[in-house]
Amino acid sequence: MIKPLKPGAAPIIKATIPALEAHGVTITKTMYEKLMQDPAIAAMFNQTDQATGRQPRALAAAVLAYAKHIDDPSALENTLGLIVEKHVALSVTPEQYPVVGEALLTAIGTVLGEAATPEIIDAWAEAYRFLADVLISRETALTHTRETEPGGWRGWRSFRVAKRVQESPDMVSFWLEPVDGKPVLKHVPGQYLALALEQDGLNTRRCYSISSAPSTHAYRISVKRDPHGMVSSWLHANLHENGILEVAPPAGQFTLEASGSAPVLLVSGGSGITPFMSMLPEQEEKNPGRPMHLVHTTPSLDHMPFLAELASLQKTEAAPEIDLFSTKDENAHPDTSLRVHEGHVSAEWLAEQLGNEGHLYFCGPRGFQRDLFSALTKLGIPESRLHHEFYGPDESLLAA
Ligand SMILES: NC(=O)C1=CN([C@@H]2O[C@H](COP(=O)(O)OP(=O)(O)OC[C@H]3O[C@@H](n4cnc5c(N)ncnc54)[C@H](OP(=O)(O)O)[C@@H]3O)[C@@H](O)[C@H]2O)C=CC1
Repeated sequence: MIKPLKPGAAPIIKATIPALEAHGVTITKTMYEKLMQDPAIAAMFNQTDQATGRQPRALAAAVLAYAKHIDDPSALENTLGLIVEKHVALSVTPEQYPVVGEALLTAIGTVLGEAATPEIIDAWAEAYRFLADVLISRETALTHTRETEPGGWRGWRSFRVAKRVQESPDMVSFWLEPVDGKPVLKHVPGQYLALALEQDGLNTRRCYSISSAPSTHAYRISVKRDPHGMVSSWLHANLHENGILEVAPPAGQFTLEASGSAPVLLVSGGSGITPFMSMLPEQEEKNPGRPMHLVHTTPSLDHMPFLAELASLQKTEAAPEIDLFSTKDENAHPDTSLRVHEGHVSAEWLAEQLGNEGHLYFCGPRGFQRDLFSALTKLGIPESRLHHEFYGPDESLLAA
């Protein structure tokens, strides 16, 4: 049973909102600087997100949102769900919470100086204690569920690369099968896998969307090489067939309602197509009556993965509609039966495809999602019909 927040803490927390608005990012940056000294905690984070400030900005926005909703944190349900999923995937432990809490309180004290009175520090200690209790309880329950479901497990399990496929000049797929030869947990399309990489000087964890249809024996992840990305470059250069990886059970809540009937528009940019490569075959098989439409934007069709796979999906009876937008290679004439447009997709065109009841799912570069989301809401599409997935820290589309 979680002890409720002590009476008296909430008004003090709310009084700190202006200070958080002014200094939130400095506080979270200071906090992370202290935390990153612990290698076990540093391994949980993408250091590029630290360097670009994306992680501290996302946490500052989350702390501010918590302060604003301290009387009724249930308004933050969606964000809490994302955090719980990510923490379970990355094997965050209850013991790590006090370490983070202490770093946060120290950072508040350091940044706010004398303005951080003992009452303020006590109130934030209490608010953190309450949030940590909620998260630990949910994460413990979810870890247990993932472990006890058929094919499930807890923490890290060794997988072998059964097959490596070059999908495009810069994307490679890895088909992963468990070394123990036992079944695996069937993922829900749209979920991701966390990998623990501790070799060749790497000590880090990364999440990749599963790009295959649900199965009890294997998962496919498809990794685009980012020339500046330490992990994607390492995977491309060093992970070959029969290579071994430590993998956590599938996680994430960027999923379609399995039996829903409202039309679905999947809108991806670049490697953001990966979760949709899992959703499309599953819906075709399990829910063939539901209208599905993939709209994918790629710089160049020559560099686009999965062209043949999409073309074969179109040959089935419950085929999805597919539109490709090619933004850079006007002169390319790829050998595909798929419908191809030149240039960028517009929000007006998407709104037309969406109709009055459709739900739109985005996955792709942040600017792509943010710009289309903002244009679609301006056209009157309610946010409740717009769903998005981000890799890494989730800076709100509205706030970004
Ligand atoms: N589960 C997840 O959350 C996943 C997320 N991703 C994310 O998806 C992103 C994909 O990047 P990458 O593969 O390099 O993409 P690419 O650069 O290969 O392709 C992106 C396409 O989207 C277009 N685009 C970019 N910004 C905008 C914009 N603001 N408005 C309209 N069109 C735009 C680009 O057009 P132009 O040619 O004009 O640049 C380009 O055609 C990454 O950030 C990755 O982290 C990827 C996989 C899974």
